[in-house]
Amino acid sequence: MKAGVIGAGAWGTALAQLLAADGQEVRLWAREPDVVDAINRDHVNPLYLPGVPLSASIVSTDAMADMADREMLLVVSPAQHLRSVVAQAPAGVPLVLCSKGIEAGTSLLMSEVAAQAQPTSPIAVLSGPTFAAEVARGLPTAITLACADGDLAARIAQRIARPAFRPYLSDDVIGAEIGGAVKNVLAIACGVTEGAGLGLNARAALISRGFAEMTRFGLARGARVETLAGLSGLGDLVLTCSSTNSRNFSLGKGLGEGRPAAELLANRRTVAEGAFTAPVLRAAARAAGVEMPVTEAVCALLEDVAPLAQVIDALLARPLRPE
Ligand SMILES: NC(=O)c1ccc[n+]([C@@H]2O[C@H](COP(=O)([O-])OP(=O)(O)OC[C@H]3O[C@@H](n4cnc5c(N)ncnc54)[C@H](O)[C@@H]3O)[C@@H](O)[C@H]2O)c1
Ligand SMILES: O=P(O)(O)OC[C@H](O)CO
Repeated sequence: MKAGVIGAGAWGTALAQLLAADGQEVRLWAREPDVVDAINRDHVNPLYLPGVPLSASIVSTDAMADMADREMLLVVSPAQHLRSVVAQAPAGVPLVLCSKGIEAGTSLLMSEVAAQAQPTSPIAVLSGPTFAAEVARGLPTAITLACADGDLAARIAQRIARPAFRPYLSDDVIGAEIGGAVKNVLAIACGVTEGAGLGLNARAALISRGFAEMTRFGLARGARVETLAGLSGLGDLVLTCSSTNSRNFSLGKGLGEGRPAAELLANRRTVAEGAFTAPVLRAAARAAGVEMPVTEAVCALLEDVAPLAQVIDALLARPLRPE
């Protein structure tokens, strides 16, 4: 399948590098002319994936018309911009959605947004524990590829699989998306434990209780529990809650150190999706009658409505309950 990638941030660039590993041409759409020039001229993306020499088979463009002959398009924009970039994409081409989040204003998952923006395009979701820099370096990685159409999923899997990049197939698109969206919010919470020096017990508690939240919310939205317990859910939760290589964890660490959210979020070039997903997730959970206390706590810190100590105390003081 002739492949295109829409979005040349860290993850889009790493995925283009992966797809180009067998020498096939990969088109990479970037918003920034500087990024297009650097990729085509020097085979690097210093803005978003510095230090990684890129394949000469990657051809970058800022013209969406150049994607017209592609047989599959990986969409790798920030979640809040997915609707606008998908609307510009050629119609009818299979879309592999790689963004992790929930759309503000509509509470729609990315597959639901894409279906509205390009109603004739088949949709798959690619999501899992995948730091872009590690994938770009060829380090071993496994990921969930979810698609309702098993034949299309198999063709996409053949195109993206590499000796060190292993997709696992699923037909639970919603489940794969919910794991990727919710884990970003929980990673902020785990980063807080690091920044505030709360210890590793607290982090493990948040991963476990956060996973319970993810599962409750996912089941309410029709996800399957085995998807949530797989690579795109628990797998990505563990990765993103473990290291400052995660932008979401780093944001939480800053909050835990007592820095205001507004300062941490101002003038960011790279995206910490959890900051955008958290309020949408809270609203969707409340509307569905699903309790998500960790998500509520993250929102309180992002909105700066209560001091850190008070937010932590409130989480710990919740009524005792069965696990
Ligand atoms: N970086 C990773 O390791 C990784 C891994 C898996 C999934 N993801 C997901 O991929 C998505 C993209 O993240 P990233 O890390 O590649 O991005 P990034 O933070 O490296 O770069 C920001 C991206 O946002 C784009 N952008 C900024 N304003 C925009 C606008 N108005 N319209 C469209 N695009 C705009 C920029 O061009 C750039 O491509 C996110 O949803 C993220 O959660 C990232
Ligand atoms: O850096 P983060 O927190 O956006 O995480 C990147 C990926 O989603 C990890 O799978």
